[in-house]
Amino acid sequence: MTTTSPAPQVERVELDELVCWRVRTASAELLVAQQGAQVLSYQRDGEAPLIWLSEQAAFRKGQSVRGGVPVCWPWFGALERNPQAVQALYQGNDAPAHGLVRNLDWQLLEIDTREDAVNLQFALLQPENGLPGWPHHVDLRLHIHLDERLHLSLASHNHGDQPVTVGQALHTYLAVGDIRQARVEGLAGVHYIETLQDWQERTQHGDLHFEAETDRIYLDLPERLSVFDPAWQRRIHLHSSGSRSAVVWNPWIDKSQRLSQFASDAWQRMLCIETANVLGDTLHLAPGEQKSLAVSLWAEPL
Ligand SMILES: O=P(O)(O)OC[C@H]1O[C@@H](O)[C@H](O)[C@@H](O)[C@@H]1O
Repeated sequence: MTTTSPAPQVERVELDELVCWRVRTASAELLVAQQGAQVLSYQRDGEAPLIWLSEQAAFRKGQSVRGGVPVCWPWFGALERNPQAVQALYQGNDAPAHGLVRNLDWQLLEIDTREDAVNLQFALLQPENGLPGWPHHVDLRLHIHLDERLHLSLASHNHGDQPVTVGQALHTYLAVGDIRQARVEGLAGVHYIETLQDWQERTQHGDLHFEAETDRIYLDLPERLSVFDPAWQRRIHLHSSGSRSAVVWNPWIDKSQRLSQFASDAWQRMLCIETANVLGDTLHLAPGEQKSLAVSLWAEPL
């Protein structure tokens, strides 16, 4: 007799002020907030979480949740650090860090459950006059596909009659057993911007180890990066497409005290690898053009 696994389930849940979607498959659980189309957590049964969610996370309207995968768009980080072509498109005051869409309510367009996979499609369909302070007509869709791996793909479609340049990132918070023992593989020989030292350009020698606050923009990257995590006896893999840049971030001890929704020792258990289009890798969209930024995530035991 063959046993069939139960079909995947997608359930609407409310976490404090936020509407969320809890996805259960035969072997994993994924939680996504409608606000920002933000993946909040992802864990395979019997394994440690792969995506980190702060134990101090607040689920409030208009406030990005600390952890998961915030979508940064149409600029990354502080607007004034973005290329002129990205800055020029914003006409508002007080540009928020990481752009305009992580606190907005996206629409859930589609839930599609198959025998062993689930697809969710969120959209931020913009009116012709765009977002407040950003008058450009570009629709966003985040496609989440969960099978044995988690696949995220962010598509930007320029419906306007002018070209548009955006900076963007899938700001993934990864869970690690102990950041002090972890290292990132795939970076050797890669140029990066050391944002903590006057944005100097440097070259990575060997794997990246963590011994202090780290906030770097890696450029001209290969498609595959991995996190070697001996504390949890596993390696996390990230495979990207439509991206040649990534931000690697850990706040370490002092900055942890200043972050919202962040326990003072949480830096030990997380690491951000943010699949991006930033600096010389920003996204140019001609009128009518659509392009996607994507990442797939999975872990393997050591
Ligand atoms: O607190 P926020 O706005 O979510 O940003 C968190 C971090 O995001 C990272 O992408 C930046 O490189 C860090 O400098 C920043 O501190």
